[in-house]
Amino acid sequence: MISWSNICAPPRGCARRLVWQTIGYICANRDTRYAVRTRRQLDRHGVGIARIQTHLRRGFRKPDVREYSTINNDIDLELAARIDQIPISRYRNFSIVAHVDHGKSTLSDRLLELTGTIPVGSVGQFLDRLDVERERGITVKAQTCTMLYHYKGEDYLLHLVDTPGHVDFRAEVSRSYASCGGALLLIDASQGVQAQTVANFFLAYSLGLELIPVINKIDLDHANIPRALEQIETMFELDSDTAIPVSAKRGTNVEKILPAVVERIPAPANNIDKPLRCLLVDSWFDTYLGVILLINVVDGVLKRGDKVISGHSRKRYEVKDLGILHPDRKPMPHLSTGQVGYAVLGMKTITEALVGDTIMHIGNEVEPLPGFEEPQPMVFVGAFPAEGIEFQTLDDRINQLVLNDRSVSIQRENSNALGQGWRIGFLGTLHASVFQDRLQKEYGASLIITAPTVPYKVLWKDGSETVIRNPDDFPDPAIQKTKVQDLLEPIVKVIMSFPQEYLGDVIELCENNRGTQVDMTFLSQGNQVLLQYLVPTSHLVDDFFGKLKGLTKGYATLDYEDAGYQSAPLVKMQLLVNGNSVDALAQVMHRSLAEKRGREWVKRFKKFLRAQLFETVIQAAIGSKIVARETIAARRKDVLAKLHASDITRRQKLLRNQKEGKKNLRMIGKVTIPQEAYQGFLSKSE
Ligand SMILES: Nc1nc2c(ncn2[C@@H]2O[C@H](COP(=O)(O)OP(=O)(O)OP(=O)(O)O)[C@@H](O)[C@H]2O)c(=O)[nH]1
Repeated sequence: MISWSNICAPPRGCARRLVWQTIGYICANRDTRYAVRTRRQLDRHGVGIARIQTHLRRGFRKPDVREYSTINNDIDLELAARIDQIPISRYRNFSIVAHVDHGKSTLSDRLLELTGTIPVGSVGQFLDRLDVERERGITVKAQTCTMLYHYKGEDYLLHLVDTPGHVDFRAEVSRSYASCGGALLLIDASQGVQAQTVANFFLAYSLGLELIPVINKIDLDHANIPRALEQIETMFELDSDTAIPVSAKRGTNVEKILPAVVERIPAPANNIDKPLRCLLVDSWFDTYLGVILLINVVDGVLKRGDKVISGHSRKRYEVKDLGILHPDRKPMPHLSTGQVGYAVLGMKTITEALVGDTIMHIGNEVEPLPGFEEPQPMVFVGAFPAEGIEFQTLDDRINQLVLNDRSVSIQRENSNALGQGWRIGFLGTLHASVFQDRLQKEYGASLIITAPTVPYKVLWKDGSETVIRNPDDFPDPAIQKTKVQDLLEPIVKVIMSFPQEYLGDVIELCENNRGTQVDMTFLSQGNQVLLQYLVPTSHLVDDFFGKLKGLTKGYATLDYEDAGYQSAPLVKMQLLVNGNSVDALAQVMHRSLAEKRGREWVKRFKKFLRAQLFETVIQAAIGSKIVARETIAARRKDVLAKLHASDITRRQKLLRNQKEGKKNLRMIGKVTIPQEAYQGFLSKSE
């Protein structure tokens, strides 16, 4: 067998030897963390990464992708032949529609076990591959798995897509539904229908998916199966007789699901004889292979070595590797119509892989598929390295993480208070916190994260429009008077579901957050209410869900969808310390909130700022208008300590000198704001 170690090994003692070993390690471990560790070793030996790159450029042979896959991932010919025997009429692509935590991942594991795709009793939640996903028990990225299922004497090829349940990842959900013919509508028997069940149901329904109701967690004492069945009929107009009650955890009744999938979900209705069209559904980065694409072969057949073109960028590629996810990558000689699998086209960066793009054969190009809309970031935060951490080191790490999460947008930014940093855009607050967790977990980096802001819009008098992602770019009051036509803030439609007894409190919360009621529905039997409100996005990201959960003792569930922009009297509030603006803390807000927030800000900042040798004035200001002010008295040095006798004139002279000195200090003194002050001010807890 060929291995990396016997491909062109440079002699011992040669600088290339270390480089060769490094690449070998990286390949063998296929792990970026390993690469980072190795890089530190290299630094110790005085070999920079640039040197590795130079060596690579000068012909230091990088292992060829195909070579690698034949070494490590030989095609399972038996499996390939078995799949080839299955006609497209026996393919079923399906997904699981559910509210967060209703048991999608657990049920997926059971289905994988049932079909022999993973051994029984494997590590829990096979499809949740990211560490954060396993630890926090939530699915962030949609994962796909191909299963072979033997039913009534015939083989079926099933593609299961496990979708994220959390609202922030709605884009992932709709993308996964697009490659499916049907879905299991999973409802937790102890909780009944929740906000996201409703939102995800409508999304699946609008895409024409065939839905099979499944009631999960029937093993729980407080499971209420009749309620769930009734909700299925009344809310979704589905026949409750077709529902399958299961316990994904214990495996009860799970064997009834796949026959229903085969009988009720239609096979993909595509054509193998048409020219190739593959829909790019997802992509991720692998240190060794580069960008890996998840594709849905809509028409035609894609083979290894095929020359293909991207319908979007018109860039040309060669198919270096492809196969199915079973559940890990299993190379195959080809992927044909109706199959969902991975492909490696030798793309270097994730930005080349535009989700929704169509991959076609060169010379046989047809109309590209409609594709998807890329999700727009909804929350932006500024991030700055904490004291003692180098910008450059963190920059590499952050970019590495962004490589794997294309929904994160990143830009460099400069703050006079916190130095060089980044402005990072996320799909929602959970997305932001998951990313922060990942950063801290994988690299132990400490960051100062500023308060979340949402993208505001400025309509200029000349008819143009600017999206403001950073409060720093918000126009000053003087410019507003002369050049600005209107200021707009983003709005979301929030769908909440909770027990009726909390209705009054929840309405009050929404009204206090400048909400406008859209709809209120009482769900039968369960004493649940489904309430819909239009709420400014800035309020939603300000821990709205946390407050809602607090009010309803954790019973409320929430979902939201984009509802466009509306005109609003917006102002930028700044925090000034001795007249100097602390730019990283500035925020855009509704005028009606400014005074109250201003008073809170100055009080809060005072709490975290140490007394200086001179008087410190903390102000909250809108343009030149001061909204609130706090003063920290100067720290006083006891200049009389050494004076023994009580000579009154001497005492007065010393105190006079001190006063003079302070006056000078105030003029030249610069307030040192410790990092803890920022961290304390920005932290949520008091
Ligand atoms: N008692 C009981 N618990 C279950 C059952 N199915 C899942 N659970 C538990 O419910 C919790 C959530 O399950 P997951 O499978 O992670 O839920 P999910 O819907 O995939 O969650 P997201 O990935 O975040 O959308 C876990 O603690 C499971 O162990 C069941 O049938 N019975």
